Amino acid sequence: MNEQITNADLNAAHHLTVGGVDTLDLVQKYQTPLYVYDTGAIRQEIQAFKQVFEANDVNYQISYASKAFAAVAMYQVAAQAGIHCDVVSGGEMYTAKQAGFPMANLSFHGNNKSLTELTEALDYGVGCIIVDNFYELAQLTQLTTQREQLTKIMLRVAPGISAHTHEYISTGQEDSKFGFDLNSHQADKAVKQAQAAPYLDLIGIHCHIGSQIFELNGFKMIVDKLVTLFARWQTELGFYPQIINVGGGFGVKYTSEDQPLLPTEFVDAIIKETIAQTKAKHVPMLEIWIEPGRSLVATAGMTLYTLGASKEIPGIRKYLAVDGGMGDNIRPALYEAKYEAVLAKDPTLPSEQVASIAGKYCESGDMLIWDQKLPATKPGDVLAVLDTGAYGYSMASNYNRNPRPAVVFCENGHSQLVVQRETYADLTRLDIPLATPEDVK
Ligand SMILES: Cc1ncc(COP(=O)(O)O)c(C=O)c1O
Ligand SMILES: N[C@@H](CCCC[NH3+])C(=O)O
Repeated sequence: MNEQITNADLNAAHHLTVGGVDTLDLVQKYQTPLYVYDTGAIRQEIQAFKQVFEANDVNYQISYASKAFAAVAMYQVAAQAGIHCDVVSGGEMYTAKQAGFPMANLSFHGNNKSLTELTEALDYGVGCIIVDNFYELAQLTQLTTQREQLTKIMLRVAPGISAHTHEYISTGQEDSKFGFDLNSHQADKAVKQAQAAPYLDLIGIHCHIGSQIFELNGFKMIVDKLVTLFARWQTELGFYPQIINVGGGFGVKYTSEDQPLLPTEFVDAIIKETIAQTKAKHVPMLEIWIEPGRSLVATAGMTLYTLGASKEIPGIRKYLAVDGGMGDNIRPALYEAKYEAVLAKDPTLPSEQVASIAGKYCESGDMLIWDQKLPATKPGDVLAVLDTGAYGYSMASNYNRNPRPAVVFCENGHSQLVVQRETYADLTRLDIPLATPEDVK
């Protein structure tokens, strides 16, 4: 049996379950492709992070990076858990607002926030704006001064530290579009400008080195680098940041080969390093913020598909096609991300074939999984691709005019539809036919 699955995930009929709900029942009720989440698992991940902070008795904030999975119901889960969220667009901000999420607990990120988005953030009373560059700093200074609205900000810095991860999801290196460069002292200049702005309250410094990180070292290095910087700023600029925000990026287990650290191990190391470095460098102890995205939702989610066509090329490969693909999970095509799948009707069945799981999109690169061992399969069987809870739905597209799947939350044996399946009508809802139909030849 796949090592991501335990007996607790199976019911008496050996069907795969999620949050105590039979996945085959979910398919009957909501059809495929379908994103399903074990909501209890999300809550547990949040608790696990909280507990390490509590155990270390430090001031902290967990800000869920909602780009990993943003939907009204998810912001509600975050609100119920009492954590903050970060948003990276007017759309995410609006969704959080619609969810009734407390706007004071939102942080707003982005390397090119529009004036409209910044104005929306001020209108909503967003708790903190994480300023990325001089252009934004100037705009926000002007806006907050015009409105006489005191606004909390952090500055995002690029620490010049590369995370060992796929280059597309590495963000902390010097050559990055994100944040004020430290090495060329752009950050010093930004601090001075922020301090001079009458309505900006600079509460902390942010950095994020990348995503799907498996090592502690990068986090220790950013703490070290930032606290060193804070010590210099204290004396040179009289600036005492209250918050060190180390971003997210905590790696998760997608396949049996991945051996991530526990989220708690990351956080424990960050806390210990912050305590040690602040003491050593005579910096007042800082409030520690983290921004986990993937690690809160990835393994809590899976995607259910129905198997259809298959193709066997003798001596080469067997393809099994599902009714979704790169439109609902772009990660394999974009990052060569690896996933594993199980047969929902009985994940304990012995392997009888090696097959590659193809999507239905018009691209050769639309492959979800290469060469996986599977039991015997037939068209109509339900395949569960595991651990798709992060950056699956949130990066979904209507490529080939395929409607996006529904999202269902499952907990304590109950399921609830939280995002409806798109319909064909949704696909043409925004289209405007030619004004002069006779022009259509
Ligand atoms: C600024 C920032 N914070 C947090 C995250 C969340 O990262 P992850 O989903 O890897 O935890 C990201 C995405 O990489 C990010 O850009
Ligand atoms: N979308 C990426 C990570 C997000 C990077 C955001 N800064 C992924 O699926 O792995």
